[in-house]
Amino acid sequence: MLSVRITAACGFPGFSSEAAILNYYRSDSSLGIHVDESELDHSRPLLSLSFGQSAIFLLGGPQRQDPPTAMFMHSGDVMLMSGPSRLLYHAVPRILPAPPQLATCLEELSCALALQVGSVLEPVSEEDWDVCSRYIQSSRVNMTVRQVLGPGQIFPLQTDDKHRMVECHDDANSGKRKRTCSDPVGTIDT
Ligand SMILES: O=C(O)CCC(=O)C(=O)O
Ligand SMILES: [Fe+2]
Repeated sequence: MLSVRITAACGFPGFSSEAAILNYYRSDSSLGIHVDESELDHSRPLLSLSFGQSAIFLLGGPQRQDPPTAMFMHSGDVMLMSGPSRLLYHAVPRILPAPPQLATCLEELSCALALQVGSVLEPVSEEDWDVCSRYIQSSRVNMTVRQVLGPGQIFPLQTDDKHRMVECHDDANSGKRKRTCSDPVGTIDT
């Protein structure tokens, strides 16, 4: 829901967040140069959310050898790769300590979270918040959210643990997801 709101605010209504990759970085981690091109519709943006320690982000050009621009990626930064930047080469060569305000900010957020019930943000338990905030005071977490399907495409059939083909669809009456077996022994609520 948050990614749908952010992408809409950036001019991409109807974004469908179908996959996400979580990248965990310790202080000596890096991510090599690459392009994110496995999604089928490159007209849809790629959303990147950063938490915890800072990073140097290198944004290159359409060719691997194009000279990159270096920028900081701090906790809370949101980046949208869209249009001409959607298929640019990029890399994360270095993790850096977060500015000292991060700790204060996490403290303040921990108080504010109690007020977020019913909003696009969901409250977390104090225990979970403590674990996560301790973790990101020494590490960086980056999440990229992607729309992977092209217009009119659906996810392929899945195979369940009994090796029968199953098809997922939303049941209009119950609002639940149902799996229908191609060897129809019944319909399973999930
Ligand atoms: O960690 C980042 O900021 C970049 C992550 C990224 O490029 C990716 O997951 O494809
Ligand atoms: Fe990437």
